[in-house]
Amino acid sequence: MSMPTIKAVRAFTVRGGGADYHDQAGGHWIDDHIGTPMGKYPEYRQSRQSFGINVLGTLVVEIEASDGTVGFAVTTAGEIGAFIVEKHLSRFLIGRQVTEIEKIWDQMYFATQYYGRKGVVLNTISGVDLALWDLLAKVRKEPVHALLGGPVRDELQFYATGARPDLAKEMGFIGGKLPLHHVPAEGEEGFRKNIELLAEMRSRCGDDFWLMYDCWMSLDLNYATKLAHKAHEYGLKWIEEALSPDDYWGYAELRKNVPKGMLVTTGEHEATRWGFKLLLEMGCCDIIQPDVGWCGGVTELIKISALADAHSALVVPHGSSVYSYHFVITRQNSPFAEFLMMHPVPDQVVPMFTPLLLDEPVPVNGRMKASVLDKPGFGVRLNPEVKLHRPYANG
Ligand SMILES: C[C@H](O)[C@H](O)[C@@H](O)[C@@H](O)C(=O)O
Ligand SMILES: [Mg+2]
Repeated sequence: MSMPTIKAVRAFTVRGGGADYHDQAGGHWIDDHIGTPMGKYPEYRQSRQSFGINVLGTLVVEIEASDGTVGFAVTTAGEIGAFIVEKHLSRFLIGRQVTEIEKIWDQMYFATQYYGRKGVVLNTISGVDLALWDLLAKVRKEPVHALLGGPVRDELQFYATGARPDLAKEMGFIGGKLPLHHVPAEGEEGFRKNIELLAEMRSRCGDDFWLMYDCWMSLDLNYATKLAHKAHEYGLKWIEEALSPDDYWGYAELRKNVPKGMLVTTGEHEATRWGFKLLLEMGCCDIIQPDVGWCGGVTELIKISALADAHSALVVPHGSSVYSYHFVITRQNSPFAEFLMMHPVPDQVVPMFTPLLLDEPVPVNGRMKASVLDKPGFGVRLNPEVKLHRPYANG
């Protein structure tokens, strides 16, 4: 059965929210004195934008087939990503059948291995891969989840990431993940404030609501161990991304150090089956959290998820909107999903990639019926109000 071929690949950039969700206006919870590896420098503590967390911006990849169908996806890669797509990766797509997703992924990865392997190159490969899955599913007039084996449950349930777990509980989420605000360089006072915030949220949320801390790579092993033990008194469910993504050895130690019953999670800044193989085989964590827009796309997440399943590890992808929902709904070892609260407070649910996408589904009362995802592709459209820029229009 002959399938349409790829006739055009276009890469656009856009600023202000969207897939680079750290790229927000001032006063947003997501940029309010959150702990990071740059926190050792006082001048970079108040705002992550001050050290450049939002420099990349959003990459939009559009792939047009010979029958006129257009698949697209969005991720965090901006102009660098647009360069890689138009100057390097497009040669592995033009003229290919829309079904050649596995072969295209292999060529994109190994052709960029000399300068890629992780980071913005894998973000870019992920963006192309997601657009290919969107295109193929649209050609087949099916949702992406149907191409992945179909739903294993009737609905998704979500925990919420944001500054107000107490409000997330009222909105029906199963848990709330707080950003950690203070790093080791802020000493005992910072440590005390970290615990005080957790204690306050525990008192507001009651004993059964999941509370987690996201440490965004900002701690050392000793501090993370101390934090885990003190936070255990307030029922911390997991300690997330406490150490540098390169410190596999530290994570393996931390997992032995934390109190029984507390989970260690990481992975949003890890990429490919090889990176997650290291995390899993070194016993670094109980839950891996690949971002499907950063780890290699759906094609690679299928491999990563199978590896995790074989290690009895859960896969709870880092918030990436529809791109993770279509995956999570099809996997037994992905029992729940993350919803990143993008409202500035946050006291209401808004689409994660707002304002970039139309028809982007959001949890209602902390849940999302599988049927909500039953639209061709990933089921979203680009918002025509959002002006896109194509920096390498002439390839
Ligand atoms: C809330 C965290 O600091 C990050 O901003 C978030 O992107 C990520 O780490 C997460 O797990 O949602
Ligand atoms: Mg995180």
